[in-house]
Amino acid sequence: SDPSSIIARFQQYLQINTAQPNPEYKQAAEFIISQAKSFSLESHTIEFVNGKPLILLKWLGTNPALPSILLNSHTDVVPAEHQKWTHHPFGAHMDDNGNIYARGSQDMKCVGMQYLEAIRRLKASGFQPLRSIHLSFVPDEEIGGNAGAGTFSQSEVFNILNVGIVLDEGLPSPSENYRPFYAERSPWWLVIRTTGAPGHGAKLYDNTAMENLLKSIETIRRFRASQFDLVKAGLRADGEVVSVNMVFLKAGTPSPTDFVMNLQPSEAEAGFDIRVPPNADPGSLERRIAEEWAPTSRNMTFSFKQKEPLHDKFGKPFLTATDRSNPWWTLLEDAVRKPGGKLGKPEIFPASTDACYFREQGIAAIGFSPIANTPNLLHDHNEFLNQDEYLKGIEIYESIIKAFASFVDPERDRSSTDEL
Ligand SMILES: CSCC[C@H](NC=O)C(=O)O
Ligand SMILES: [Zn+2]
Ligand SMILES: [Zn+2]
Repeated sequence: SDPSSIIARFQQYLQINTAQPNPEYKQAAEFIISQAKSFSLESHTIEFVNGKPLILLKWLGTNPALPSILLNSHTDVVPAEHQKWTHHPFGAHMDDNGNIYARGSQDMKCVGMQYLEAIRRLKASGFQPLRSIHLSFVPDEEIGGNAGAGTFSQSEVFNILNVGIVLDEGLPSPSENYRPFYAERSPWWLVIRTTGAPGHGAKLYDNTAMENLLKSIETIRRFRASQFDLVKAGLRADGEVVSVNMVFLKAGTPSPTDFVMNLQPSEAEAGFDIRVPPNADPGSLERRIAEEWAPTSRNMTFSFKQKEPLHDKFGKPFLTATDRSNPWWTLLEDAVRKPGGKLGKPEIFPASTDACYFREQGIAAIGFSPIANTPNLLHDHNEFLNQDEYLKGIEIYESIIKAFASFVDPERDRSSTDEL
């Protein structure tokens, strides 16, 4: 397949508007299935939730009893403010530099299509995988993944696949080094509320709801600054500190036009997106919230809209090893290097992805998007990917898939391969 038809297929996928909250999942599913058919990959569609298809593709290995490989990607994208883009976010326009502009060009339709293109080429070259290779195209990652990877990872369908290693999305790198991820921070979405004494807007008195809330906001901001300072000083990476960002504020007494100006309200609340690294002590953060951010002494209460655990029930954090103990990691390092790729140090993903669901099942999962020399524009305006970077990524996946699918684990697979 020549580069221009490879790029045309990428553009076709990008042009399907799978933006939340109303993704064109049916069109995306039809497109993926037709791609799979064009090079004879078996496909299944599963709807754990009606109207939200998960597409599962399979390339059978010569020894399907060995743990298999799962290449995961999500089909949905976040919304885009069309007017604020230089090119239409679902036009997939390529400019004179070869940059392709589209929502999903980095997050993560690129990866899904690169998997397919790599497999198309490996098949054409006559390569035979020893291990079976599965591809999952999952819905709803951008809204938490419950209807997609969440349910899938706990299903019998998944269990039967006997997955040994999952690849999922990473982040673009502005340098020449690709960025691999071995864990991610847990989202804690906190709402704090307070009540206070109402009164005349002209009166100075203690214990108003606004004062109570503002004191918390000041405390939270100091904590935010302390964490951010560690990053700014180069002492910690983005994923290694607790981030806190205020995402809404709700207070005031409504009037028909806007707000009553001379009345101090009796209630106020604020919301915070908090991300907690896997090595943090959740108990100490919980105490900080209860004692300093929402103390009962200021009439405050708090609740979580989302609170992902940091560990399993044995206290083990959800991490994928990146040393000799994990042969997939070593294979990835070598396979990226082979076609000339460079791999940076493994990092903790600052936000969250579907990879957490697979790690929760105790399965090794590596977040990796082969996007170097590119600004990180995930969820931003004018998201783009250069065509050469995209094509290079296909070579990288060819090398990784080849290495993973051929891997014989001397510790685990001896007896099972001897039987062949
Ligand atoms: C807690 S579900 C939200 C998942 C979302 N993932 C990508 O941006 C995120 O905010 O990290
Ligand atoms: Zn994503
Ligand atoms: Zn995203």
